[in-house]
Amino acid sequence: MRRKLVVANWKMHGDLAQNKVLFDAFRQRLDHLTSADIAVCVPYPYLFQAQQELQGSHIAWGAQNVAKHEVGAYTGEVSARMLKDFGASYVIVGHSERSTAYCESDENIAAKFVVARKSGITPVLCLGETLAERESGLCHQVIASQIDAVLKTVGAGVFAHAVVSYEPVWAIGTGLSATPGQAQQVHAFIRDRIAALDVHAAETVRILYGGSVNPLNASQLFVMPDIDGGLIGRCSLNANDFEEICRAACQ
Ligand SMILES: O=C[C@H](O)COP(=O)(O)O
Repeated sequence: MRRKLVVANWKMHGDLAQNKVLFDAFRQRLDHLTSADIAVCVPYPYLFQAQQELQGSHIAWGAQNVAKHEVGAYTGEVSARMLKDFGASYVIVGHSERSTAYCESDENIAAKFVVARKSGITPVLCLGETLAERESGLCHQVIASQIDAVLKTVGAGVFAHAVVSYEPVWAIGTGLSATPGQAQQVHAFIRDRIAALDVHAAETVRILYGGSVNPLNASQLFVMPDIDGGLIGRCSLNANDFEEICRAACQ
């Protein structure tokens, strides 16, 4: 049985003062919710604050991106080793808001996944199709090519105990979530694709759903057999909403 995982993705929001209020609220409201794993992925400059505020709590923290290289003359980049310096446990890789804006290829994303795993940080590999791709019947083809980029690079074994997040681009930030049935269908497709190469990896990888998860739909999503939790954007900036979503993961 896979433990549910709920990851907050604050995206490019917050400042030291606002974060302090949210971290305090999270510790107060979430620290006793121990039947699911909870993490907060913050913008790079706030990793130290996350470490200071969440150290010793049940809540892990992480980043929203990482360099594909381990070290070197890559101006502006942040390495996995640097994330480890601040106690990061998770890092989001391949989020569509980045892969679109910064033309991140499936191969680059696969390299980031590998460098995170190598450094002992759990990567959250984001996969998802656009509305046009879904409406053209290309959803499985797009998801397959995204996941195959990692499978081809390093095989399926790296997915054991890793995290994948299915995030239909058309559901991100729109308030229009995939239905539990739509999400379950793609999650099962992802798990089957990994299982074809490595059954243990397929059984232990946690597949999160992301895209307009909120307190009203979280429970129906999280009860689906192949949905192991959520990657939460907007609702992770509101302590009440995020608490309700984490509670749903503990049911
Ligand atoms: O990383 C989180 C996803 O992009 C979902 O964001 P959202 O919950 O605001 O739709």
